[in-house]
Amino acid sequence: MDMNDIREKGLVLLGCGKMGSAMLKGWLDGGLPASSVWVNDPNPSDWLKGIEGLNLNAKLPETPAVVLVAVKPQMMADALPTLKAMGNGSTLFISVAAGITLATYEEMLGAKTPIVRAMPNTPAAVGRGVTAIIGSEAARGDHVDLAETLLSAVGQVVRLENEGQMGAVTAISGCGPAYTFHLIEAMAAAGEANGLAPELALQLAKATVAGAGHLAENADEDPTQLRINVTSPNGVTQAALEVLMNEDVGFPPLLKRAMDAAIKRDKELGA
Ligand SMILES: NC(=O)c1ccc[n+]([C@@H]2O[C@H](COP(=O)([O-])OP(=O)(O)OC[C@H]3O[C@@H](n4cnc5c(N)ncnc54)[C@H](O)[C@@H]3O)[C@@H](O)[C@H]2O)c1
Ligand code: PRO
Repeated sequence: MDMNDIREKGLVLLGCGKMGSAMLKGWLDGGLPASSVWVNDPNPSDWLKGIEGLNLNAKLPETPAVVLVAVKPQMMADALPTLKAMGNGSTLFISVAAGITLATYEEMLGAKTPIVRAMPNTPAAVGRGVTAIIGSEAARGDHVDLAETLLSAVGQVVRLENEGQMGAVTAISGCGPAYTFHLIEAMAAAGEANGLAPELALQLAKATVAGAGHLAENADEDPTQLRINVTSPNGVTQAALEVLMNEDVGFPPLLKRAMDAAIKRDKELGA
């Protein structure tokens, strides 16, 4: 099974909001023909409506190569049963929903259904996502390979050892873009409060986060050394880091609390 199967048999997106659209944009940009994609969404965006050749809310193929489930976890019980006839067969289901376990999909679709749980993130829209995947009992090696191939088209893919890792993964890379965007917002707001024009503060904050991320990915040094490289002894950065690295109220305890809250909510959504 490979991308040719997807081109020939089709890819169905059940739900295509922010995350589904981010991935679809990456796949279309990467050369997947829109005519190979069926989107089933009761509230399609103008962007979806404008994609030439896309099968939008059209009759679905009986046995598509892949169904990508990208509805909210709270909508799953309404949305997924409409595709139950595709379960227990050759169609690979990939779900990106937070919280919902493989066992729940097996109950809804049948235990013989090949299912891959995936946690992507929105930088997939620019080919810079990272997605963690784990397969169900019925997902053979080639099913997981196909999920990896498909998701690799929009960024990096990592395979998990067990499903129990998914909550912590979601709290880092699934939610992480939002933390990072908030960092940009907060840095720009602080710059503005210190007298910079809003556009200039935002430009500086965005370029700094983008540049630091690129450097962290490409430099030989680890992030700790990269931080040290910016921090002149008794200089300006050190003064800021003494606030941010405070063990009681700095980033480490704050992010731990935030990510613990994310993991707790992920569990609740799956219950
Ligand atoms: N947004 C992210 O950054 C992100 C990251 C990783 C995973 N996810 C997961 O992706 C899923 C979608 O999240 P989102 O942020 O794209 O939400 P969203 O609300 O933007 O998109 C959900 C889409 O599902 C559609 N929908 C609702 N009921 C439906 C039904 N019965 N049949 C078909 N479509 C239906 C809605 O019209 C909407 O377009 C969630 O399960 C979420 O956990 C999101
Ligand atoms: N967005 C989804 C949520 O907020 C899942 C991870 C990122 O629930």
